[in-house]
Amino acid sequence: MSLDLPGPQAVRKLQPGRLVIASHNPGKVREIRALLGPYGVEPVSAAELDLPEPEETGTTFVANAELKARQAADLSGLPALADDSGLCVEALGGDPGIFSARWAGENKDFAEAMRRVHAALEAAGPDAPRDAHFICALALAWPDGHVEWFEGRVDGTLVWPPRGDKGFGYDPMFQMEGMGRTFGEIDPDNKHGISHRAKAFEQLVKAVF
Ligand SMILES: O=P(O)(O)OP(=O)(O)OP(=O)(O)OC[C@H]1O[C@@H](n2cnc3c(O)ncnc32)[C@H](O)[C@@H]1O
Ligand SMILES: [Mg+2]
Repeated sequence: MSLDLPGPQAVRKLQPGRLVIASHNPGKVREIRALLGPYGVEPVSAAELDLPEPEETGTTFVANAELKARQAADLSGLPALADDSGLCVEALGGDPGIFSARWAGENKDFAEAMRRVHAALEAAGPDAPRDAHFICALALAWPDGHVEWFEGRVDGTLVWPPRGDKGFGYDPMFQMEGMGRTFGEIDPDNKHGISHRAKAFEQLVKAVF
């Protein structure tokens, strides 16, 4: 799948200081804090600032990341970093994709979301390939309206039943290419070196620090 970045970027440097992590997902916030650890920013999450969770009306990962970052920057007056990510299953035409969080329902029940993915794959037939990838789109928005985008992807296969209780979301059913363990079974430090989020952060870090 081609990356859906909106175009060339005019990049500026992020100064040490405060940065809003525009996410209400504690698993994601934990990973983003770890990835930003070495760079002297003082991240505060949207939940800590009591910012509302915007409706994700975009049709791409990048559009949704931008919408979340923009809202947090506007409301806080600080630079804001948002992450829109998801699991794309090839045999399901890319689903759940940008609807990955919504497949877990109002209760954010990812055991249920993983069952739904598995059931959809079963319905696609016994020979349906188990190939899938994770996408992570990052948007960094400044209070003055300027926005930058970065994206990362990791390819793998889906396993059933899910394995491991590390990570979050769909991690227990995703096994990265060339690995014998799921993202639910590997240590967070290990995931931070190889994941879709790690790859998007590699781009961000190169550009803004
Ligand atoms: O929008 P925010 O507030 O950041 O939190 P969210 O959970 O709604 O996040 P998304 O809209 O980006 O939805 C993406 C979903 O895809 C799943 N996902 C994203 N990255 C993942 C990862 O590294 N491992 C497992 N699942 C992931 C996760 O369950 C998310 O809820
Ligand atoms: Mg969301």
